[in-house]
Amino acid sequence: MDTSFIEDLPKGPLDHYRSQANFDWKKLKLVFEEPDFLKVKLNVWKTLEKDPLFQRPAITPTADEQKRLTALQFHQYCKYNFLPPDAQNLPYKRKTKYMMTVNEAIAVCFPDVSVKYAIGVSLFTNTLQTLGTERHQHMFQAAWNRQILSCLALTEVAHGSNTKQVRTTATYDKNTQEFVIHTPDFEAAKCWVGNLGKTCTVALLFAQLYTDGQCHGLHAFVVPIRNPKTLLPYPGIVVGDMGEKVGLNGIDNGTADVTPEGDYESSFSEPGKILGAALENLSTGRMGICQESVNNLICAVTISIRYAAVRRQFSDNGNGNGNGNGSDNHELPIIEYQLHQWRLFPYVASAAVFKMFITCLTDDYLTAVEKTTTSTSARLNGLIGDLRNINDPCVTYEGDNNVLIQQTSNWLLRQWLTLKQEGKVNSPLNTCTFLKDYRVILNRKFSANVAVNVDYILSLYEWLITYLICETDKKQQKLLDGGESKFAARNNFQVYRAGPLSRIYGEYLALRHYWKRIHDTNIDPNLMSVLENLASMYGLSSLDKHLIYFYEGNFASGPDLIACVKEGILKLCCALKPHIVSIVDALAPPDFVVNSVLGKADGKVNICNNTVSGMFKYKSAVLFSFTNIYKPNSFKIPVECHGQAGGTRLSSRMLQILSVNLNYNISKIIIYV
Ligand SMILES: Cc1cc2nc3c(=O)[nH]c(=O)nc-3n(C[C@H](O)[C@H](O)[C@H](O)COP(=O)(O)OP(=O)(O)OC[C@H]3O[C@@H](n4cnc5c(N)ncnc54)[C@H](O)[C@@H]3O)c2cc1C
Repeated sequence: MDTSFIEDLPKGPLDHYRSQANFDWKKLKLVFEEPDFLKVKLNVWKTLEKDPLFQRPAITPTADEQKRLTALQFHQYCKYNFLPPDAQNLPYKRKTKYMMTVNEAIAVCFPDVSVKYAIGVSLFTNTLQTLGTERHQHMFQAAWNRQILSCLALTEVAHGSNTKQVRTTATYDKNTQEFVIHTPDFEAAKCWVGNLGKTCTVALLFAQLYTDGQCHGLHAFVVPIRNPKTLLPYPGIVVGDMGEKVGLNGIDNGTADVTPEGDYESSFSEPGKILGAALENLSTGRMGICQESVNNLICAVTISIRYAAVRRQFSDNGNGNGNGNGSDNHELPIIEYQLHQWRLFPYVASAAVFKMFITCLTDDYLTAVEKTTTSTSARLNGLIGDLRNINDPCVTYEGDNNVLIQQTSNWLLRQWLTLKQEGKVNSPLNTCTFLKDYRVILNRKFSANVAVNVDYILSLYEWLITYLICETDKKQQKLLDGGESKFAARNNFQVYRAGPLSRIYGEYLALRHYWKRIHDTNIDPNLMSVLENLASMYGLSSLDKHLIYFYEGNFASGPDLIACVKEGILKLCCALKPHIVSIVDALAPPDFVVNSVLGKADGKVNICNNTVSGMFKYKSAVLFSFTNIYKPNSFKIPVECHGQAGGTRLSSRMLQILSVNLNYNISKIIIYV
């Protein structure tokens, strides 16, 4: 295995833990990442790191400035054309994987640019490819050449999840051979539409198609929005930005209205094409959203684990209260505390399992599409809070997660019905073929003597899924027998039945794919033990949240199952501790991407040593509150301090804030605690 293209990590305080790992982190990295695709990502990151346009500002710019920067970065990013030269000639699946890889690389460090590109170029051109005709070819090229920028205008003020009820209309006028787009009232105004607020020139707009007074349902239309030269909206279109959001402020999410007087000519449409085909294009985007979520999780665990390995608190002085002398550096890194391991390690395991799962799922998805498609061609300061804000839209756009997962339980219930009526399961990817053995599975009981390995954990999941399908079905019957409509019944079995069923099925799939991939791939035997421990940690810590169902369904009674799961997790904390820093090294992107003072690969949290007087031992971010009371030549900063006498800790972020806000070169700081 050639790992030579992966750079060594810088030396530093993390070496203490790195030396404890019994495997080569670079080899583990190549279990998580295919070398060809990793090389593409590394090239993207190296290039952006050198480009002044992609340097993170020290303080958060205004929302408008973020939009301006994102627009500039978007154009620059397109110019780079990061795809390998021969990518366009590759078969559909390989080519799409390259495109998704480039998007993944930009999304993890500049999510706004990725979103702008995804909806402004990718989604638009994909839809033209599947639904368009020859007449659309010039638009296809124009989008690739950045002469036009698109948006996907589906959501309206009154309808998001319930897309079939959107009320914008497109009425065909035979005389002029035009489609007249019309927003009947404010509730039908398009909203949340990325790129619509300020920048897009065309919209891929969804509207109810009317011909001869008859409605044909929702169809996609290419609608000119703005003059590409002036960026002024065309007459009849009222459009504006929705204002500042929690995250993704580089994207101009807009609302738009079209008045009856402002009827305008839409360039193209294909009456008769169905909504499903248009929305199918969202699926690749949803794969991208899953990738983004995993990468956000990876950045979060990178920061937390690296910091936990260098941050020291308390030491054993023999009297049990942990108040040893901090100055002798015998305080323990917080990663040594079981509680902290238990809080963090399951997330590292999730990151590893989901990283691999998404790769498998993307492969399966692209294989399926390839069969049916003929192709025509610190973050600011890198803090966990920023990651959370960036991740937030991932559970909403392209479908709210609570609504989307109902499709999963609906599908599983349909399998159950077919099984009971026809004795078969229609599961193309074999994800629930096990249901055929439902009688045997439901008769299983927990035995305390069993070895709790990954195969056993998967069998626990199979029992749990079978039990919950069965119970959801029973609950549905009960509600229907009680006189509820099918719609009402479905709404009333979500909380403790269908909802958990979908999530648990998702966890099972993630673990199963991960486990299968490890066994199907030729993996270095030295890596097997750590990969297995990650799988067990993910499985047990997830099952820990569902234990109640095993008791409710009489799979277990007494304390043995609980003990087995909980003690298993604690043993895994202990087993993973020596390796966890190297596991994170294998998952983590470079520092430029993680962009965090706490999560740097060299483990040197203290980056401001030279600028501050010697009284500071090292720094930590986010622990202090302070006010800017200062006199010339010295600052007096009341600090809420969690350190001990004789030394205090100050974050580099605070220093940044101080120097920027007060426009002052910091050479000496007196801290009052
Ligand atoms: C950052 C961002 C960018 C976006 N970009 C675009 C874009 O470019 N183009 C576009 O067309 N749209 C876009 N959207 C809109 C997005 O697709 C919708 O927000 C999403 O589909 C949810 O619709 P909604 O906001 O109307 O929520 P609603 O459907 O009103 O849901 C509100 C809440 O009710 C719950 N809920 C709804 N129905 C049910 C049910 N049956 N059972 C239980 N709970 C339910 C949901 O879980 C949710 O918590 C974007 C949204 C965001 C946040």
